[in-house]
Amino acid sequence: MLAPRTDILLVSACALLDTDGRVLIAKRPQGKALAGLWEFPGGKVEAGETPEAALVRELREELGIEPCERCLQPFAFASHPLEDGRHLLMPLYVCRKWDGFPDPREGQDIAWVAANELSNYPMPEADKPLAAELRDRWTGTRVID
Ligand SMILES: Nc1nc2c([nH]c(=O)n2[C@@H]2O[C@H](COP(=O)(O)OP(=O)(O)OP(=O)(O)O)[C@@H](O)[C@H]2O)c(=O)[nH]1
Repeated sequence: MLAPRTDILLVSACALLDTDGRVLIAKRPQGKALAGLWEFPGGKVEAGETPEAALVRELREELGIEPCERCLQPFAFASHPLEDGRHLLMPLYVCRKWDGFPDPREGQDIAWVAANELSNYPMPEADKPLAAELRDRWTGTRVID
């Protein structure tokens, strides 16, 4: 028997890292699913887009910054069931270089958080293993290119 069909929601997300190893997270605004939780900037990959192109577009729209695609370093991914029956597949990239100054364009709060303090910020279930990976990889690390 065939397994029931599952629709995959493909979302690209990014851990922007500053030179002190802090990560930018954004609070989901009221009125949206998972409102009030902190997440990595990003969004849905639209038809015909690569995950990287979608992320460049979302970072521009949400934060007014311009990363270059080759600065997006694949880091980890989340694979998590959503409440509406779909399944979230979310590659997380790390980005340490971009043009511009992150400025919330959609009314969202943002915070720069040390990787080992991410657990103090409530995040969607899918993000928790990613935050733990970031903590393990970046805690106490001063990033020098
Ligand atoms: N951008 C982002 N989305 C996440 C994260 N974790 C997580 O579960 N998601 C889920 O991935 C989906 C991202 O969609 P989105 O942000 O583009 O869309 P949205 O729900 O704001 O709705 P919209 O289509 O009106 O913009 C949402 O279901 C969101 O809850 C994360 O860290 N970053």
